[in-house]
Amino acid sequence: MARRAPRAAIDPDRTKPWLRRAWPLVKAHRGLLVTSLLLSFVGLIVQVQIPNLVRVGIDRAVVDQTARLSTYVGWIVALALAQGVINYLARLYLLRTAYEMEYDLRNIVYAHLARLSFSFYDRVQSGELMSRSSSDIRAVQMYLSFGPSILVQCTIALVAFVLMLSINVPLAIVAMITMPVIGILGVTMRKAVFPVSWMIQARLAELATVVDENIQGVRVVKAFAAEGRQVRALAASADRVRWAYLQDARIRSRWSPLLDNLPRLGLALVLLIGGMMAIRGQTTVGTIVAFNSYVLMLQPPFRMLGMMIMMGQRASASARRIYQILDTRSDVTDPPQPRRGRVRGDLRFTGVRFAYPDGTVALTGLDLHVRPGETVAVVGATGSGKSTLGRLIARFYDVTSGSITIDGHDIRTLALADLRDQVGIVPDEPFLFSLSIHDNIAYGRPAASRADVMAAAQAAGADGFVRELPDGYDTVVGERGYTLSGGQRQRIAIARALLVNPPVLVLDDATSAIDVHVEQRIHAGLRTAMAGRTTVIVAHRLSTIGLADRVVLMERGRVVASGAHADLLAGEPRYAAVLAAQNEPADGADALEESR
Ligand SMILES: Nc1ncnc2c1ncn2[C@@H]1O[C@H](COP(=O)(O)OP(=O)(O)OP(=O)(O)O)[C@@H](O)[C@H]1O
Repeated sequence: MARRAPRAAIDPDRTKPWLRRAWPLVKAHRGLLVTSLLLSFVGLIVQVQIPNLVRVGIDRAVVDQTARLSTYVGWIVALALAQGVINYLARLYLLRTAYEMEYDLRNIVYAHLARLSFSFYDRVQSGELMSRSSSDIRAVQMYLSFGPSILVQCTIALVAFVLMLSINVPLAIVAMITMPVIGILGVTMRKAVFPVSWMIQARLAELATVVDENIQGVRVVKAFAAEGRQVRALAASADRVRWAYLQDARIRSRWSPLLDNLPRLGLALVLLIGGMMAIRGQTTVGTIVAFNSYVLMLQPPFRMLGMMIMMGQRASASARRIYQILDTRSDVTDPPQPRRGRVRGDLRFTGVRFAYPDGTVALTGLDLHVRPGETVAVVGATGSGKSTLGRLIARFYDVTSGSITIDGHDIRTLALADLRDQVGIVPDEPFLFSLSIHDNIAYGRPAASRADVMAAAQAAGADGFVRELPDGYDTVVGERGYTLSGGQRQRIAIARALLVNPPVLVLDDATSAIDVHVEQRIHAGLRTAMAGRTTVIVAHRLSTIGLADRVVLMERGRVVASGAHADLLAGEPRYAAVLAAQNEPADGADALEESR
């Protein structure tokens, strides 16, 4: 089925109250909503007539025996049927409105999330985000759709009251007397429950985060045999949820009997007053029976009044959290008049300083020029800013000061989609989707032919192992590609980047998880793939450095030396020291010994 675009957007004016901001969404579906409300109004009018018919039926056909009983029974059955049909339609339309609005809101939120930059995702927890995007959206939807419906049901109480007044004024007042009390009690109960239900939501989100991390991090958990510790953390979080639910149950069970029994008090009052009046001949038996029905019929809307207030509070808080996401502007955006077209790949960093949103300074005045088609290996101690340099080329983040240009144009003046199309990135931990190998490689060019996909895989040294998989290129990799080895995942990621044929290629540690023999094969492929591209390789191994025309050494966020590997090795002691630290396994072992 074709995807329907959201019918409306949330009003961007932050000064407006939440409901006003959500109003375009309600307006977009007003046809369906108003139809459903009208139908439910008509249904309730019909419903209100039934006790009245019972009254007349009893009085005339049973007591006075001046009319035929079957006439009234027939009418009641007919009205009940009509009410059934009307209620069916009203409910169907209301639920449709609800889910259509939920669909819109979901799409608005997801589309916005997809546009947000890396700095946003650095800040938020994915578990919390998942909970926000499900329960908060649901809370807003419920209020927007069911709120008006509850209001309609409450107005019908007024209609019924007028009808009762027309039958018997004192008895009508007696029948209605408990309703405001029920309303007030309902609201008071909800007010007492609200903070607890709020706590429940927060604790459920917290639990979701723990579960999410447990599942995402299951390999680390198992590697450290920390299952017990994780289960205890989960149990502690689950216990907090349970405690909150128990508080909720305690408050509800205190109030519910009161709320349940008030209508019975109403029934007793109607019987008492109505009975006395009937004995004196001031009213009929039918009236007492009818008013009994009214008392029972009118009580639920008054009870729901409290629920509506709570739904409103919850929706308002949920909407505020959703708006917080929607009001977050991506700090990496398209320029007003983006420059388009293919670049040659002349890459230049001039005085680039960069700090992550949390304040960590990663680059401190980096200068670097990579000529079109040149391959530069970036070497440096851990934390020196190598990966950051790669991320800035594709504008995952924008520089704090200084500039990055391609072919002399600041990358912030290029269309973002064009830039990302032309800068291929292979991250150190590539992410694969639960799709076939073909679809994973073709992610950047979904229409690519099998031949193109295979050519890219060959260049990345992936073709061989892919052919050996049970379904070849159609093999679906498990979630995140965990059914493949680390080296295999990296080769798929390299193929994915190459398929787009980007003039600029950034390989971050791309071959670190591949064994030496395989690496040689990949390097042969990579040499061909890199030909004619500007390539920046974050290199950890000597062998990777061998692929480069030139090596630059980074230290504390800037380039401190640049030249051919042999020259640097001979003339730059810091370079030799970094390589020694990275390529001597004994170092790691020593450090391990020392830390014991
Ligand atoms: N998303 C982030 N948010 C905040 N700080 C970050 C983030 N990513 C990296 N950093 C910090 O920025 C600095 C540079 O990190 P970067 O990953 O660029 O170093 P690197 O040279 O690639 O290190 P390695 O060789 O260990 O991968 C480090 O101090 C790091 O802690």
